[in-house]
Amino acid sequence: MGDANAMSAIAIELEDLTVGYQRHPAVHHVSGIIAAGSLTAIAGPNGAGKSSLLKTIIGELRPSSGAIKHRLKATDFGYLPQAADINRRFPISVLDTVLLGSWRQARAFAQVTSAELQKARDALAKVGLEGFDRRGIGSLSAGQFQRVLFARLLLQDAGVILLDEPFTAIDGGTTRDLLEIVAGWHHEGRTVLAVLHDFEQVCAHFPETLLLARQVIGWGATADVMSQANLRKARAMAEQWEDGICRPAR
Ligand SMILES: Nc1ncnc2c1ncn2[C@@H]1O[C@H](COP(=O)(O)OP(=O)(O)OP(=O)(O)O)[C@@H](O)[C@H]1O
Repeated sequence: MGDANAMSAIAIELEDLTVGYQRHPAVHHVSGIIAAGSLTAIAGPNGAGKSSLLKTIIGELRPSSGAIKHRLKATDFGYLPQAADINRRFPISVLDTVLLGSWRQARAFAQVTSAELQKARDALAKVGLEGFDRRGIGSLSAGQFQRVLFARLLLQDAGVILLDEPFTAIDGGTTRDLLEIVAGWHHEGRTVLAVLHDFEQVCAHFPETLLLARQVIGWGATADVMSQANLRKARAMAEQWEDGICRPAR
């Protein structure tokens, strides 16, 4: 067992982590430390393995080699999947969707307590959706639905929060509100990782960045990692793997 003091500053350690689909690596030999309480952006081109990395951290995908080390329970993780992965046709109300965030306090099939109901309504108020309780989630705009998912994360109260492209197709006002919630989580000492494509957002709001192009291009202070040289390198890696899939006709 490692030194308890040293380990307490580490939320999650990635050790030579490789993740693949049908033997094609999506994340390649990634090693590094996600410090407890850090606020990290994961940036990189399409297909760089960003979503696969988050799914592996939450245990939805298994590493093909290497390891993820931490002392966390499944309930310590809050996860916001990419919007495209969520089925909004399910006939469930806004309030019930938010209440799903309290499953770790609630016993299966137990009645929701009035305290939990109040917390869910408070969370909806915090994301600017007071009065939306009874609306079906299918009737919301993309931005309103993203606010609902943030309210659910607020209720879930997890120590480690993983967000996959939380602001894609979301307008400026909503993004600002949700970024404030992210900053609040950081202020409270939670560990936050967010996959982002907007480099201005990364530089303005995320002190740490992991720049991924299947392998690590840079990982550390955002100002150092998001250099022109690193971004060029990430783009060049992406072009290489696109060439491998479909070479242009000569
Ligand atoms: N379920 C799957 N089955 C097979 N291959 C997959 C699967 N999911 C992802 N991949 C492949 O793994 C690689 C990494 O995909 P991933 O979604 O992790 O990248 P990403 O960086 O999140 O991309 P984007 O920015 O486009 O969302 C891609 O080549 C993708 O085609």
